Amino acid sequence: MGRKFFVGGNWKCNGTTEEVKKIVTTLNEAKVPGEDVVEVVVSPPFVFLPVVKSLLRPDFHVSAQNCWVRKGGAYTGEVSAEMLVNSGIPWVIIGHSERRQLLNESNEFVGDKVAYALQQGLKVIACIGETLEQREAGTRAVVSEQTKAIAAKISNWDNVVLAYEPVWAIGTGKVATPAQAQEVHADLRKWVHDNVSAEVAASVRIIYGGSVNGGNCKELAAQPDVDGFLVGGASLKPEFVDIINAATVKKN
Ligand SMILES: O=C(CO)COP(=O)(O)O
Repeated sequence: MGRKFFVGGNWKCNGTTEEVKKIVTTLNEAKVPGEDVVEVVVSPPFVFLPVVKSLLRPDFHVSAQNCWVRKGGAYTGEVSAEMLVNSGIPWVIIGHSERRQLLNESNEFVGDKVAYALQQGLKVIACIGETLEQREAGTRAVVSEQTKAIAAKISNWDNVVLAYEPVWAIGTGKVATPAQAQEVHADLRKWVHDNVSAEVAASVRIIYGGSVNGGNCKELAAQPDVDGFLVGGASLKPEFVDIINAATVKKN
């Protein structure tokens, strides 16, 4: 069975109420393939989730950008997985490199978060990726360590999308070449095959993130192990629609 193309828009810490409404209007008017061809998920900051969810077309879905590692309580500033479920938010991004780097989220902490969010019934976009220095030392070791820390904590991968986001390509305009992306994605799939199962390796979607835009999306999408994208900057612009439409490359 084929892996359905997945396009996520990570809006990061951007936007005003007026701006997010404008983005939603653009998305709602866009002509894109149906849900049988592409799964589209947008991830606004927490405060805008309700307004985006209420206005967004029904074939697109919303995601939070983070959630707390366990049950809520005395954790000032955090939002729990239970709260997201209670608010009808189906997805959450966990382990984004900006949180790993700026907030020191460790591999183990990310693994715990993924496990807890899944247990609560959320679907998870789990992010992994190496910095430039780590790339020089060996991408494979870094991303397999990150994936291992997640795999150690979960037994069911049905609701997980793995996002490979090389840190050196995020927000830099320096996109991985299609060959570079394909190489890491194929490596990751092999890691999953060898350490989880052949079934999960065949079905788990591995998406690419890092300076994806309307111009480079088709070539990246054509790579056999690239199952979609997690888009930052370009997801705030109308060209996000072109990136969603790159899903059609897979059908040809
Ligand atoms: O971090 C990203 C998505 O999560 C990628 O960001 P950019 O597309 O802005 O490089």
